[in-house]
Amino acid sequence: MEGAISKQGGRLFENISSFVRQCIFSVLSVGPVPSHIAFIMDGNRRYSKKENLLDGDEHRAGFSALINMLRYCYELGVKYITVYAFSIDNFKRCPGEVESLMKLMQEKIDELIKEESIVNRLGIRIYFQGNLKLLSDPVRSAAERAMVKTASNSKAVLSVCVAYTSTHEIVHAVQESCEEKWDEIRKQDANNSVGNLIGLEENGKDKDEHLIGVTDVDRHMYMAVVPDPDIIIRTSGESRLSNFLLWQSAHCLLYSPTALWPEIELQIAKYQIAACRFHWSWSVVSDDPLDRLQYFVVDKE
Ligand SMILES: CC(C)=CCC/C(C)=C/CC/C(C)=C/COP(=O)(O)OP(=O)(O)O
Repeated sequence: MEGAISKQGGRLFENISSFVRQCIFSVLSVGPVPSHIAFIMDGNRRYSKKENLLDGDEHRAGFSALINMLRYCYELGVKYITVYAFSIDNFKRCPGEVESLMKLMQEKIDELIKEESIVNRLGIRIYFQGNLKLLSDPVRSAAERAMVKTASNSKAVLSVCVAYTSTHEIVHAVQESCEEKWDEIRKQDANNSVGNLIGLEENGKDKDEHLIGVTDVDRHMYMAVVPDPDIIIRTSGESRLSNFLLWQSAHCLLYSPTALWPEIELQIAKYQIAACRFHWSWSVVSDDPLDRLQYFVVDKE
């Protein structure tokens, strides 16, 4: 008898807590859906230690979390998803780890571009961004194959940053911008001595028009194919950017949940995204409280 009562009590408690969770989730889920979320998938090795995984399995678990997050973001209507999969600094890790991570990447890229893969079923286009020349031939070819094979998918975009660091991306974009400007100058002033800026001034032209500006650099960023992120999520409680999207993160929200990246199963993905969306919504909707209220009411309908 006592057992039956405590069982019933337990069930009642479960129902109430599930109802409260649902309410919290509904409150968190109002407001606009971000167009672009970027992820620093941090904490794979810590997870592996915690769960006593075999060497190499830490990033395999990380890849499963990526698929969960991808699926949920797609369901929610987030059009652009970007992940920091391997930085240029990561090449300094022990050779065994770099080799096993590269092998995993090659294997998973090939899996991703199969006809029946989640990427093709959902119509997701994949870009690999970074200094791809630093990758081994098989990994680079797999990345290029993936970009070609998914080029006609148009429902969402997954950008995978590999052999990537933001400072390298910025230097690369500035160099490309300079080269483009020099080409323009050479074309415009074919009769003058090539690239002689003093000569151009003597011809009465505005010197400033030959300087490179923000929009020039912007256009030459690897990430120029997608809009800037609204939110960067770095798991494992770290709140540093670690050379990721420095140029593109000028106005974005950095969110640092304590969960380790491989712990992101579907349910956790749902709650983490809802929580950071809530923070973000309040920062993008007007400062006027009445405007905000109106926005959320309209959005809910
Ligand atoms: C095809 C494809 C997109 C594959 C992605 C595979 C994947 C999940 C890569 C992440 C690698 C990485 C350096 C994670 C950071 O955790 P960490 O190793 O720094 O862990 P720690 O912070 O606990 O040390």
